[in-house]
This record gives sequence, C-alpha cells and structure tokens, in this order.
Amino acid sequence: MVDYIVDGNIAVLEINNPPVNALSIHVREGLLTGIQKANQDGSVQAIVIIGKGSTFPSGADIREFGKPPKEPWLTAVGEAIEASEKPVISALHGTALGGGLEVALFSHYRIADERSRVGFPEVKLGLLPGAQGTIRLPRLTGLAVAMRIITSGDHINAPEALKYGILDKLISGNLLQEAKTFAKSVIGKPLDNRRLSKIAVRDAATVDKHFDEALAEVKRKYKGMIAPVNCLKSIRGSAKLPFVEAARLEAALFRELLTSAQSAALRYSFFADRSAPRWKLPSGASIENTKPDIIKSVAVIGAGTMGSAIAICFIRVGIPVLLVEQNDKLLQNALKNIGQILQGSVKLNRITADQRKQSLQILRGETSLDIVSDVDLVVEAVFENLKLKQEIFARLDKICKPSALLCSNTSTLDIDKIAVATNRPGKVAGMHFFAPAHIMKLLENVYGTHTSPSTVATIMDIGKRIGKVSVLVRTCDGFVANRMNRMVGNEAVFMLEEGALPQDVDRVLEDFGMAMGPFRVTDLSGSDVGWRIRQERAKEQGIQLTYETRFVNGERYSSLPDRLYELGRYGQKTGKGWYRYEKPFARTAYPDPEITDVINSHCRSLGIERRVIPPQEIIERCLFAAINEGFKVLEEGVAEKPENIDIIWQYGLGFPRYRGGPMFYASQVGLKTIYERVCYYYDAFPHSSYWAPSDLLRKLASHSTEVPIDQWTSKERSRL
Ligand SMILES: CCCCCCCC(=O)CC(=O)SCCNC(=O)CCNC(=O)[C@H](O)C(C)(C)COP(=O)(O)OP(=O)(O)OC[C@H]1O[C@@H](n2cnc3c(N)ncnc32)[C@H](O)[C@@H]1OP(=O)(O)O
Ligand SMILES: NC(=O)C1=CN([C@@H]2O[C@H](COP(=O)(O)OP(=O)(O)OC[C@H]3O[C@@H](n4cnc5c(N)ncnc54)[C@H](O)[C@@H]3O)[C@@H](O)[C@H]2O)C=CC1
Repeated sequence: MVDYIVDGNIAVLEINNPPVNALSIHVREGLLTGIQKANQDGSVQAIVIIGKGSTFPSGADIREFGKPPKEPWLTAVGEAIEASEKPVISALHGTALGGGLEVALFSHYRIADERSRVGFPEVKLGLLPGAQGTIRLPRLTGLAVAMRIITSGDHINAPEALKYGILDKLISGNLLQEAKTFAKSVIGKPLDNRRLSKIAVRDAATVDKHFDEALAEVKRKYKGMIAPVNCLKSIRGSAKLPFVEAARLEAALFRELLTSAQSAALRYSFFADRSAPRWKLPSGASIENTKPDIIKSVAVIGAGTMGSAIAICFIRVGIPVLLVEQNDKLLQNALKNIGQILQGSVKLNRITADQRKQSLQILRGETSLDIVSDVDLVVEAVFENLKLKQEIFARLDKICKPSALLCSNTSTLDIDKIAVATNRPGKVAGMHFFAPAHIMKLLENVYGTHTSPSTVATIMDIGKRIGKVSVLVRTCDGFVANRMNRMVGNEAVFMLEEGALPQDVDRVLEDFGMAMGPFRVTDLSGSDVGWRIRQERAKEQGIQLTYETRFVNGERYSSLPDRLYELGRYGQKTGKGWYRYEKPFARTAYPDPEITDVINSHCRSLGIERRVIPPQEIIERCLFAAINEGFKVLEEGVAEKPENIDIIWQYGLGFPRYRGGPMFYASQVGLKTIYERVCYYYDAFPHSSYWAPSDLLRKLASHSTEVPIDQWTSKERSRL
C-alpha cells in the first residue's frame, strides 16, 4: 500500500490505495515503516510522500470509523513524520483532504500540483480533523481563515492555499521530479522552524473575538450540528493552550464526535449519496449493465410553476428546450418568468450574464404540440389530471419520433395508467421534480411495469447531467416522497384537532432539524391545491364533505383544512394561512390568534376535548407514521433500499442530513421501539389505516438483536 523507492539520496513513499488513497490501516503502517526505514538508511537525505494514481490521500478511511480503532493511529504516524531528522516533503495532487492534508501538515514542506485542492471536509461527516488538523492549520493561516476552512469543510484550490501559507510552492510540471528537486534543495536546512508544533499561532491574542464571531455564524448556518462547534472549541484550544494540551483537547473533542449519533448519520449519508443513484431493477438490469441514450434536445409541455423551472434545469446546462403552453398569453408570461428567474441567478452570482443569454438562446416557446416531433425527451408538466395527461401522451406518441422518451412530472399518478395511452410503454416514465425545480436537488425518477431498462438508464443519466440527485422508485400512489409525507401532514392536522397549535407542531419538527414544519410548508405551497384534490376525489366517490365529516370510507378525516380554505386562508399567497403574514407573499410567519379561535371552535362544534400534546408525541405521530410507511415501501419493492428513501427525504423534503433520513433515524431509535409505538398508535387510531404495522418492520423488530440497516432489504423481504 506504500511503496518505498530510493532514487539517489531521496526516499519516495508512494501511497497506493485506490481509488482515493484513503489512509487505511495498511497505509498508516506503510507510512510509519517508510519514515523509520528512511531515517535508518544512511544513503537517504530527504523523504518525499506522494500519492499514486489520481490523488494524494483524500482522508482517513471512512469505513474504518465506528469499528475498533487499529494502531498506528494517524497522529502517531504524523508525529513520526514531524520528528524525522531528514526533511519530509509532501507532494500533493488531486484532492488532499482531511487526514491527507494532516499528513502534509506534519511534513516539513508542502508542494502541490497547481490544479490540486486541499481541505478539511470532516465537519461534513460530523467530525473534526482529529489528527492535529485543528491545531496545525491555524499556525499556518491564522485563526480566521482556519476557522472558516475547518467549519465549512469546503475545498480550497491550490493558488488560494499558497496565498494562505498552507502550501510552500505550486508545481506545473512533473510533480515527482519537481518534488525530488525540491527535496534536494532543502537537505541540511534546519527543521525546527518547519515543525508546526514548534510554532505559535500568530494571532492567538485575538482568539476570543474570532471564536465568538465564528460561533455565532456556525450556530446560524449549521443549526443543531455539534461538529462545527467542537471544531471551533479545538481551534480556540490551539491558540490558548500549549501544543500538547491543545492536542489532548482536540483528541477528546474528536472522540466525542466520533461516537455521536450525528456523525454516524453523516457518514451513512456520505455512502448513501453514492449508493442511491446506483439503480437496479427487479429484472437484474442495472446501472452496471445498461447504457443510457444521449439526450440532445427536450420538450417541456406545460409552462406553469413546474414546467418553467424544469425548462431552466435543461437550458442552463446547454440542452435546448421547446416549451409548449396552451396559448400565447400563458407562454409569454412563462418566458418572461424564466428570464426573471435567470436574472435572479445572475444577481446571486450563480451564473454569469453571458450564461443567462446563452441559456435563453436555446429556449423556444410554442403553442402547438406538433413542434416536438424531433426531440429526444419530453417532460410533461400540465395539470395533475389523469385524463388530460392521457390525452397529451396519446398525442405525443403520434407526434414524437419513435426513439423519444415520454416522461411525466406527475406527483402522484400511476405511470402505468399514463403509459397505456401510448404505443411505447417501454419509453414512458416519471421524472418527478420538486418545487422549486430549478433549486431543489432531488429528482425522483419513476419506472412503471413496462418501462425499459434503457429508459431508466437514460432518465437517471440525464438527472445527473442537469445536476440533480436522481433516485429511482417504482410507480405507486404518491411514489416515495409524497406517499410517506402524507402521513406527516395527516398526523399534524389530527394533532391540531386533539390539542396542538400549528406553531407547536412546526417548532417541534424544526427543532428536530426539519427545514420547515408541515404547516409552514403548506402555507408556502398553498392550501387551495389540497382542497381542490380533496373535493375532486370526494366528487368522484359521490361523497359530500362538510365540517362535520370525520370519516371518509372508514378513514379518519379532518375538515379543519377545509375551514381554512373557505376563510380564504390559502397561505403566503393570501397573506393568511395556518399563520398570519404581513402582506400577501411575505415570508415571515406569525402565529395567529384567529387560527387558535378557528381550531377551538372546530373542536367545540365536534365535541372534541383538547389536551396537551407532548413534543415526543408530535415526533412519533409524524415521523413514526412515515417510517412505518417507509417499511411498506421497502417491503413492496417501491424503493430498492433504505438509502434511497433517506436520500429522497434529505434532498426533497428537508430532512436533516445529520439525522441520516427517516429510515436511518429509525435504526438509531431501534426497530423494537418503533414497532411498539406504531402498534400503540394503531390501537389508538384504528381509523387511520396507515398505522397498521408493516410486515417487514414487524419481522425485523422480532430479531433478538438489532438488524443493521444494510440488511433491511431483499433478504428480509424474501423471508417474509
Ligand atoms: C485519535 C485518532 C485520530 C484519527 C483522526 C483522523 C481524523 C481525520 O482527519 C478524519 C478524516 O480524514 S475523515 C475523511 C475526510 N475526507 C473526506 O471526507 C473526503 C471524502 N471523499 C470525497 O470527498 C470524494 O470521494 C473525493 C473528492 C475524494 C473524490 O470524489 P470522486 O467523485 O472522484 O469519487 P467518489 O465517488 O466520491 O469516491 C470514489 C470511491 O471512494 C470512496 N471514498 C472516497 N473517500 C473515501 C474515504 N475517505 N474513505 C473511504 N472511502 C472513500 C467512495 O465511497 C467511492 O467508493 P465506491 O462508492 O465504492 O465507488
Ligand atoms: N407544484 C408543485 O409543487 C409540484 C407539481 N408537480 C406536478 O407538476 C405538474 C404541473 O404542476 P404545476 O406546474 O404546479 O401546475 P401549474 O398549474 O402551475 O402549471 C400547469 C401548466 O400546464 C399548462 N397546460 C395545461 N394543459 C396544457 C396543454 N394541453 N398543453 C400545454 N400546456 C398545458 C397550463 O396552462 C399551466 O400553465 C402536475 O402534474 C403536478 O402534480 C410535481 C411536483 C411538485
């Protein structure tokens, strides 16, 4: 894992642990023995540490965290590097991150390929750079820069790192050759002034001021996360304490993080990010064995809220879009709106004015479907109405070339029912974007019974090309996101009837870490949408909904949202919803005594006695109901693995990454507890049938020991 090569008077320790040269146990051993050997070898006068392949080490081996630690620890390896009597030069290329950058900071000199990047991304894993990174970096950069680099986890490019003093020299030619030349030039020079443990933090006197400012910033930016706070405490220690004591403090703060639930969730999320886009169909077709078609042009049908934003997703990466609306007035409005959204992106420095211009040049608006005959992909985003979508798909099937894929942005409708309207069901799929579609990272791609593997490969690939996190799910009512989130919405409203207020429910879920509570979300998206859907469904079933309606088809129903609708309280757009706003479209939500009156009189008229609902019940009612549904989603094969569900919640529904996602959260609570509480609520609320416990959950919870989350899938399903 570490090759020891001597060239003249230079020993080269070449790290060879693809793909990212992570500092696994064998690499640490190899580095330690390499340093010892080079110091004992009389012919060697300087040592170069370099990475083979694409990069210098990009960090500790994340898979080793959570397992019993194996010696030598990185700190011991680093201390041997620093103590070396012969100069050690780290030669960086690719991404020198985390423990990799720490190895470089233990070295006496750091040179780097000019295209390389460095950084401490540990905070994103709920950790701190625990091999003295937090106490060595401030000695080079000063406190403010070190605090920013370590608490953000951002990568820094080589020229910037040179400016901050992290690097000594940038290299544009052959790194190894240049490293050897550099090494020869420093032979015999004193080393103590190159050993960071011997150097003071130059702005130590101002540490309290920097600490207070940075703390206020991280509490605002990374609400609820403990790692950035521990990073700052450790950096403060670097300035206030003698080096050895600062290192001891860092180690204690690191251990606290390493064993934290937040770090476990963030490490899980790191791997879930990489695993979720790797799709596999029950037929065995997968990302490994299926090639995507290359999409060169797209048509978007319907230029409303979603269609306009979806068009932006394609044009901003250079894929031409034909945007089709019902009439010219709506089309011109949409084109104007798109121009304004892109102008906003220019103002926010997300794109340049030139990029905006180029994007708009490849957007063309039309009012006739006939124009889309030659595109490779159609994304339909008209009203959520099955009949209308079927009509449009039947027409598209006739107009579009045979190879074109026909996709729907439907948020709930069965893809199979849309596909039957065509003669190409293999080329029909769902591409479910989340509002606002040009901002939200998630793309929930949906396959139906007949969707072909190559269609799946293509929609997953195009998702990646437009910068989305794409997750594949099988068609069902609401797919994964809306199907599970429905339980949160239902329980939230039922709890209002039983004793809570909107701000109580939202506060508890926001304190848990959700980006927004369910009532603030409803106010944002508009409660009129839900009202229309409920009325339409009731009409279809011949049911008359009234304020007295408490059950529909045997299922518990609350008419509270209907009361709000009829009061004209649609949410932010009317300046009133579950909250009060200063004016229509204002953002700040204020609890509204009028809402308290509406809820109280609703309860009085229905004879409901209100009670205090404790925060734990709010969490359980909202999240455990969704988790139980998540197990049904797994059991039915709608999602292939728990990571897919968790990534959908993180990127589509604002679930805190530091809790991993609802399924990972369930693994931390313990499946026995979840199962018992689900059974308890099913007893308490038999008219909410979604509380019926999932078979998969029951089965997993019945094991005498907790079944790890990576075993919740096919094995258990096939044993059911
Ligand atoms: C008292 C004792 C104290 C000891 C304290 C030690 C304290 C420390 O200081 C702790 C650390 O180093 S924590 C690790 C810090 N480093 C990171 O977080 C970098 C993580 N990796 C990346 O950002 C990208 O992979 C990267 C930018 C590097 C490359 O991106 P790409 O898009 O090119 O490639 P990926 O698809 O992300 O990765 C390729 C495969 O490599 C796996 N991998 C990446 N980084 C890893 C890592 N650090 N450890 C283990 N596996 C890692 C990654 O999962 C992927 O594998 P597959 O999914 O199987 O292909
Ligand atoms: N609004 C949201 O948050 C989300 C909506 N969706 C789904 O996206 C689809 C569209 O929703 P929104 O954009 O919110 O609706 P919207 O009402 O803002 O836009 C729909 C547009 O389709 C146009 N349209 C209707 N019939 C047409 C036809 N025959 N030809 C061309 N254009 C036609 C309408 O004029 C309207 O501009 C729905 O299926 C919805 O379920 C999916 C995810 C989120």
